[in-house]
Amino acid sequence: MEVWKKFWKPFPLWGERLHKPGSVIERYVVQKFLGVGSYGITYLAEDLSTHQKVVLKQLRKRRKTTGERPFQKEREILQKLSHPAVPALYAEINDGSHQYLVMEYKEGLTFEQLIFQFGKKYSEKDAFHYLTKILEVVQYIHDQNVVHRDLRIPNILLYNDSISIIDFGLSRLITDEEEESFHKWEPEKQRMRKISFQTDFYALGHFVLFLLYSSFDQKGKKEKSWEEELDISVESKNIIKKLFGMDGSYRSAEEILEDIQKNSEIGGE
Ligand SMILES: Nc1ncnc2c1ncn2[C@@H]1O[C@H](COP(=O)(O)OP(=O)(O)OP(=O)(O)O)[C@@H](O)[C@H]1O
Repeated sequence: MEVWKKFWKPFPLWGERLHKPGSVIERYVVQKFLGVGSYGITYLAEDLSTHQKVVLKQLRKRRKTTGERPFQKEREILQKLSHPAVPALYAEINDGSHQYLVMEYKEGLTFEQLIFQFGKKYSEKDAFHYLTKILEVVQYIHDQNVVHRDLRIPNILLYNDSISIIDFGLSRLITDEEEESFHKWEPEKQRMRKISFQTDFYALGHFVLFLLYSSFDQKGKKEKSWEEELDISVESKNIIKKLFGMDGSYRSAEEILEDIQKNSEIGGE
């Protein structure tokens, strides 16, 4: 790695000027900085004409070349999707110096915040309750021929008992071609990024494990596999294995929902 790149990495905002609260961008007034992602700087803003909260995602100047594709993909895919659990795309702005996507602000906390900041603990039944809710949205997304490719705990929000899925920067249409460098990637990266519906199921396998491990008390010192460590039903383990593609793989979200419904241990028939 070139030396400058090594030092650059921990300072993602280096060379970027942040908008201060109160700055106005067209009809939106910035309220606060929400975070910086791989291609964008994200703000919470207010739409001055509707007084609605919105999210402004600005393409980072430093990532203009590599960020352009995820920026355009997120735009294309959000435009295609229309679901209460997916942010609606309101507008695209190009003010000459920056490009922005304006999207619906989804209320709630991410599962990452719930587990790691608020210490929430989820039982087997809870984990599959939320998985079911997510799969109902994923079923819709897949029906539109979209693969999310980033279904991780920081990208799934919970508000009351409703979930929302955000961050479609890595999403692709099922008909899109794999990245040119795909065959050079490590097998794990290929599993997480392949343009196939199983990629989302694989991510959801990890999602369920995060929820289940939130209530896990490690007894011995020796680390074991999740199958040995987690005290959950065989049926649930089989669903997780199949999400990971360890014991056959699921072809659709519907198939997973059917297996969950059949599992009496987690409230099914
Ligand atoms: N539509 C939205 N509604 C509510 N919060 C959002 C929305 N979009 C993004 N956020 C929040 O804004 C922050 C930054 O999000 P963003 O997607 O830009 O980057 P990231 O998810 O942190 O990183 P990366 O894009 O590299 O995965 C996150 O905390 C995320 O929860």
